[in-house]
Amino acid sequence: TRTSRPQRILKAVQKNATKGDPESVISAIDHYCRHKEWAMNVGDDKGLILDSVLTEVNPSTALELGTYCGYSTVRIARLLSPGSKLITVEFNPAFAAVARQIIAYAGLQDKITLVEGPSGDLIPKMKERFGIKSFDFVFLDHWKDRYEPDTKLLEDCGLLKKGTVLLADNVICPGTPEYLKYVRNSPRYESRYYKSNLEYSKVEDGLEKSVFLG
Ligand SMILES: O=C(NCCCCc1cc2cnccc2s1)c1cc(-c2ccc(F)cc2)cc(O)c1O
Ligand SMILES: [Mg+2]
Repeated sequence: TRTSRPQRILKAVQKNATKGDPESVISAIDHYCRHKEWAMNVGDDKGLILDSVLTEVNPSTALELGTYCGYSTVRIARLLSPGSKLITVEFNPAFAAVARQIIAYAGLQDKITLVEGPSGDLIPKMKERFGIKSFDFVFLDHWKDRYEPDTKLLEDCGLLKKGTVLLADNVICPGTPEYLKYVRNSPRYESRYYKSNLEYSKVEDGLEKSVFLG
């Protein structure tokens, strides 16, 4: 196929959503991915859990690992209070290019900094590059075998503080066994599993919410 799946998702947003209206961007992506072609967005079911955790935390500084088309980026940024910031990290330049356009279409570009590159290289540079003291909220949605090492890296770089909330996607499907073992056995985290289903599917998946205790 000539176009990529992210490019087709962008087309669906441009066709069916209203510029500057994040809710319509979210709905357009969900409709396309449910009825036309599946894509690895957090989706509308797990998205409601993401929304509720975000509303509870109300972060000033948030980090997302794994942007893809920007679906969860828009879901997160639309709920941030004025002056709050979201940094989102994407490895794949083609995905990042589409995400920038979807974020701009939603009108949320002023709240979001999209950074391209591998999380392992970028996390140690967060403080110096973006003047971040620590994150209030982290959404993990990138390579599933990077959740655990990157969480340890965030700790070692002093980017977590007492009360920081980590929310991890896909802890059942595709699964993040090492990460679950780490956060559930470490005395430094208080963890809870939110049962749901894989985006646009009946397969079980869920989100793990882990509060850093300092
Ligand atoms: O792989 C998934 N997400 C990660 C891809 C992003 C790669 C990156 C690495 C990297 C490194 N550093 C910085 C940024 C980044 S972004 C993923 C996969 C499924 C899935 C796929 C097939 C299936 F049958 C069932 C579920 C569902 C999901 O919700 C996912 O999120
Ligand atoms: Mg995911």
